[in-house]
Amino acid sequence: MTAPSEQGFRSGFACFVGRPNAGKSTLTNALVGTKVAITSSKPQTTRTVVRGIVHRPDAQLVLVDTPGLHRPRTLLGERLNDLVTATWSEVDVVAVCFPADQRIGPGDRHLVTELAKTRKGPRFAVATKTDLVSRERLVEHLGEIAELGRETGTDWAEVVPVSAVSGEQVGLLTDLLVAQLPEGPPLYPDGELTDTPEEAIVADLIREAALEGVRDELPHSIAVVVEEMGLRRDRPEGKPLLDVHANLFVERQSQKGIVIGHQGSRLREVGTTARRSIEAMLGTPVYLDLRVKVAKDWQRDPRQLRRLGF
Ligand SMILES: Nc1nc2c(ncn2[C@@H]2O[C@H](COP(=O)(O)OP(=O)(O)OP(=O)(O)O)[C@@H](O)[C@H]2O)c(=O)[nH]1
Repeated sequence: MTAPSEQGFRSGFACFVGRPNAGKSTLTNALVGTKVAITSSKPQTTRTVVRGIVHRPDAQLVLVDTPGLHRPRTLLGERLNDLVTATWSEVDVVAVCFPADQRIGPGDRHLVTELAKTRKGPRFAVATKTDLVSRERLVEHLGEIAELGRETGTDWAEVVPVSAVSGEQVGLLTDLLVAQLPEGPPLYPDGELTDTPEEAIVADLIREAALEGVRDELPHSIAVVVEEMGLRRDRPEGKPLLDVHANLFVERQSQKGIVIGHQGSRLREVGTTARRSIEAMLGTPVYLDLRVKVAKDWQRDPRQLRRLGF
């Protein structure tokens, strides 16, 4: 028998999907209220499944953030797509994000069609970034979303316009997602924001810093592995220091030069940026030891992929 306080409590999983840059990570952060997923102004940088957890007196909503779906050209691409479709079938609700400042395109159509094949359960349409557009454009956008639903045989359980930046309708979206969850006890301890190991979050923060300002195809060629992380011993009382030793892998020697920069200037900047965001995230001063290594063609090599955590 459940305790009276647990009666009516709901818990479960939701997943945001959508084309690259649709605003999924930002929305996850807005719902959870802290930065857990990695956002970037460049597409397809969300690689790890990062969960944010919304704790409420009546519910616990676990948000799963997946990579974007794309045509696989490498083994890594295939693995990522498998991860996406597996997640779709496991969660309680899938919410497709359509950025209001972009027209619905072939990528969206492909995604919703694939989703219709793998999932029969509730699907939401979320019109994201509503702060960027006029009311007229938003109405048009909602019309396109409805049309896409008809075309693909998708019966949207809800269509919700939101802005993760202004916060408009974020609360409503949470309510509607929670309403789709089954009754059940909390899945995670109270106060836990994410179950992603800290190492993975730290690796993502370093990767995010390394991607800043790199304009070419490099995003797909960088992987970060935290080799060792721990509080330094023998520190004075109240002055903790977290040691982080991480390797940044690129695929080719030429890319190493890009990441390191002239006389190491770029790598120093990456290190400083990454260190600051790790400190902000974990609330502890950090010593970051960052090394750049070449793992030749790691995207195509199953052994390397495993070693890099894929
Ligand atoms: N103005 C505005 N910008 C937004 C909003 N949500 C996201 N953005 C911006 O849109 C860009 C992409 O957002 P992300 O959250 O990284 O998008 P994503 O869908 O997770 O992207 P991938 O990781 O590439 O799949 C970032 O520059 C965000 O700051 C919003 O509600 N309003």
